[in-house]
Amino acid sequence: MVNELAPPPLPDPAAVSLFLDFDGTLVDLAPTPDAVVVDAALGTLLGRLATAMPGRIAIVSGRSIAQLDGFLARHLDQVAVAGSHGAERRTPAAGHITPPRSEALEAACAELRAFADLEGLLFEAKSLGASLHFRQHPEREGDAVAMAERVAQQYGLHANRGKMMVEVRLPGDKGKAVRTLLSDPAMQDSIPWFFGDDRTDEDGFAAAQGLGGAGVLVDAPRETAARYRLDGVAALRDWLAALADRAEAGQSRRIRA
Ligand SMILES: O=P(O)(O)OC[C@H]1O[C@H](O[C@H]2O[C@H](CO)[C@@H](O)[C@H](O)[C@H]2O)[C@H](O)[C@@H](O)[C@@H]1O
Repeated sequence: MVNELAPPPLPDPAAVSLFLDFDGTLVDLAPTPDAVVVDAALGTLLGRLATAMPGRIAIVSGRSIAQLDGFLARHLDQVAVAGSHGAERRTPAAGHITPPRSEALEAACAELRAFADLEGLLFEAKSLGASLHFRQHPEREGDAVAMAERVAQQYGLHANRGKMMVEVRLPGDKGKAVRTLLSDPAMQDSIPWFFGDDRTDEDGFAAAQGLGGAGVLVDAPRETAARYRLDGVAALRDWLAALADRAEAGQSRRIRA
């Protein structure tokens, strides 16, 4: 039995920063990582938010920044990005800050790729890690997780599970990503709100709430640290559009005054 959570009220858009997970939060999940669809409406929505809340919109994802660029391209021009669970980040002010790929990471990814080829699993290469996806072979979950945990331990890396996948990567978590991005001049006096669907988003919820903000689960009810809940991607996009309306109205009032 899990507690039902209320939908989030609309905060004052001039006071908050938004930290948005990507897969399962801004876009619906797809059968494979490359099959995700970014529609024009999402680009328009991100553009409206970035203009009306300048410097205070961030995407915080397990994807690499290179992958997010591939999906969102110019829509990220004025958006801060923490990729690879915060191991890399990019802001309009500071540029792209990323550690190099280590020999250990190369070796770990090579082992995971060989395992995926042998077992018929989908291998996803990322800038600072790799994922084994078992959405098409749920019966292989145990083997994939055991392999990822062994490889992570052998090479001093981090393993975590996601939705129908397990990944091995450099350390980092979305809570640290929120705290780091919040030190950016555009965000430093704002209240963080974090939106996500997956278990790695729990660190983001906890960080945002620890800093006086809110966590919003974008998924069916489950055990979570989040204070609020929205049903899924469509409900979040409606909520963000309402916040953009309010932010734009506030900007117009300030211009007229
Ligand atoms: O932190 P996120 O932005 O939510 O990224 C988490 C992982 O998302 C991707 O995998 C998930 O989405 C795929 C496409 O919808 C889906 O096929 C897969 O089953 C999901 O686990 C991505 O491929 C991973 O690299 C991210 O870590």
